[in-house]
This record gives sequence, structure tokens and C-alpha cells, in this order.
Amino acid sequence: MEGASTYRMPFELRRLFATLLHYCKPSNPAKLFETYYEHILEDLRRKQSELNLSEDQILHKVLQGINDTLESLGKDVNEYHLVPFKYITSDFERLTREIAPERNLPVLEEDLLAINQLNVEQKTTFDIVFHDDMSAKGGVYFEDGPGGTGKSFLFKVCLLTYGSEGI
Ligand SMILES: Nc1ncnc2c1ncn2[C@@H]1O[C@H](COP(=O)(O)OP(=O)(O)OP(=O)(O)O)[C@@H](O)[C@H]1O
Repeated sequence: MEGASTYRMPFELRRLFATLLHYCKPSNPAKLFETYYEHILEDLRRKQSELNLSEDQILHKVLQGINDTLESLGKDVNEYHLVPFKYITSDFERLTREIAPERNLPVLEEDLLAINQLNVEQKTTFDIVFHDDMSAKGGVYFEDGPGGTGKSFLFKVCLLTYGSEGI
């Protein structure tokens, strides 16, 4: 952790910290957490005044970052007793976590133009999906077809449209 803290980004340190907890089983996780706490929250500290974050909210976000990695390893941050209270994730945070990676995808200029390139089948599917969503009908859609027929292309256009509409 000490070496990594000099050249790794804080969010990477949270991931590394979680990985260490899981694979290296430190004898005193709370002490390790306390020692590197300021390193693993540096990014949040910088945004603290801009986002008006309290110390409790920063701690919550740090635990959330660690827990995200631990959950992908089948664990829970509460098992390590890093803090003297139970960490609880709200349903909203869970939902945001699923959506956030999609929202953070880099958008290229060519991607923004892709909506004008949809072929007839892609456009028909796109219209069905967005008509349903705009009319608040919503739904779950299953996209299938032979390889190379443009499923990923259509999916990318749908994602970008969702993002730009703020849906
Ligand atoms: N409407 C379109 N206009 C221009 N290029 C397209 C269009 N649709 C798909 N393509 C291009 O065709 C190629 C194959 O498309 P895509 O990867 O979306 O197919 P796919 O059905 O997801 O394939 P696979 O099932 O093999 O992953 C890609 O290079 C993609 O950019």
C-alpha cells in the first residue's frame, strides 16, 4: 500500500485495499485502514468543498468504493470491521453503481453521428425501444441476430441516446 500510494490514483488504492483485505487477510484491517485512510480518499478530499461533503459522507464513499470491489469478490466490507459501525448501501447507491460505468464511457464524435447511420432494421428496433420509453411504457429488450449484423452498433446508439436524454 505504501508504494502504491505514491503513484496510484485514490480510486485504484481503494480497489487495491479491498483486494489486499480479501487475498492477504491482514491481521488488523482497521489499523491498515486508519494508516492509509488519507491516501485512499485524496480525490474526495479535493472535491470536498465543491460537493459540500461532510467527513461522514467521505468515509461512507470510501467504504462504498472498497465494498464495490469486495462484493465483486463475494465479500462484504462489514466482515473486516474497518469502522465501529455497520456500513449500509442504499438501494439508490446500488442502482447508481450499476449505471455509473455506462455513463462514464468516453463518447467519440463518430459515436454521436452513428444515430444517423442506423440501417432500416436498426432504426425500426431503435424506434420501438425509444417510443416505449418516451411513452413511459418502458420494458426489457432482448437483442439477437447473426454475428456482424450490427447489434453492438445499435446498442451503442441506444446507450448514447439514453445518456444525452438524461434518462
Ligand atoms: N448502421 C451501420 N452503419 C455503419 N456501420 C455499421 C452499422 N451497423 C454495424 N456497422 C459496423 O458493422 C460491424 C459489425 O457490427 P457490430 O459489431 O455491431 O455487429 P454485432 O451484431 O454486434 O456482431 P457480433 O455478434 O459478432 O458481436 C462493425 O464494424 C460496425 O461498426
